[in-house]
Amino acid sequence: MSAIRSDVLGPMLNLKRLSHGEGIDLPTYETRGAAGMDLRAAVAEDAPMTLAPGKRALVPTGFIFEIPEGFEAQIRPRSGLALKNGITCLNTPGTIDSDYRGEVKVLLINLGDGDFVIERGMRIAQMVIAPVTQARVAEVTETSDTARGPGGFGSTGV
Ligand SMILES: O=c1ccn([C@H]2C[C@H](O)[C@@H](COP(=O)(O)OP(=O)(O)OP(=O)(O)O)O2)c(=O)[nH]1
Ligand SMILES: [Mg+2]
Repeated sequence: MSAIRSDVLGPMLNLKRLSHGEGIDLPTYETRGAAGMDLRAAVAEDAPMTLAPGKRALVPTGFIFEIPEGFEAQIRPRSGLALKNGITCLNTPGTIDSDYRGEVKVLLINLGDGDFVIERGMRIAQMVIAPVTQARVAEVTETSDTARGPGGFGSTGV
């Protein structure tokens, strides 16, 4: 069950459908409070992709996304596929830049122990739209003192 909400005040996301995306459902939030919208595989109907254990593949979504400036899209795994089949996104979270105008693709890897078949329309990952900033970079000779200092990687204990 998917829900396109008319009361959402988030940014507009323009999508351009590519020819191999004809007939693929738009990415939509599956529930009212979903953080991510599910992305579907735009592989050919008659040519499902088989991912053998340990193998990876770039899966087309069939859409170009126009992410508004000041935002990014993060491509994340679906927990159900991870739990049941060992399928995850290799580069998670994948980063979609706001100026990217190519097709959004999902880099899946099979960490499970059986073949995984990706069929047309299958929901393979989810995409979170998030605000992002760009920092101004300055090189300095000293940085400020803090209580943590250089401690990290478990320095505060378990
Ligand atoms: O899961 C992903 C990750 C990236 N991209 C696209 C959109 C993103 O804007 C572009 C570049 O991604 P990234 O910066 O992560 O890759 P890169 O290896 O640094 O490539 P580039 O040199 O093109 O920035 O590739 C996807 O379609 N799916
Ligand atoms: Mg890059």
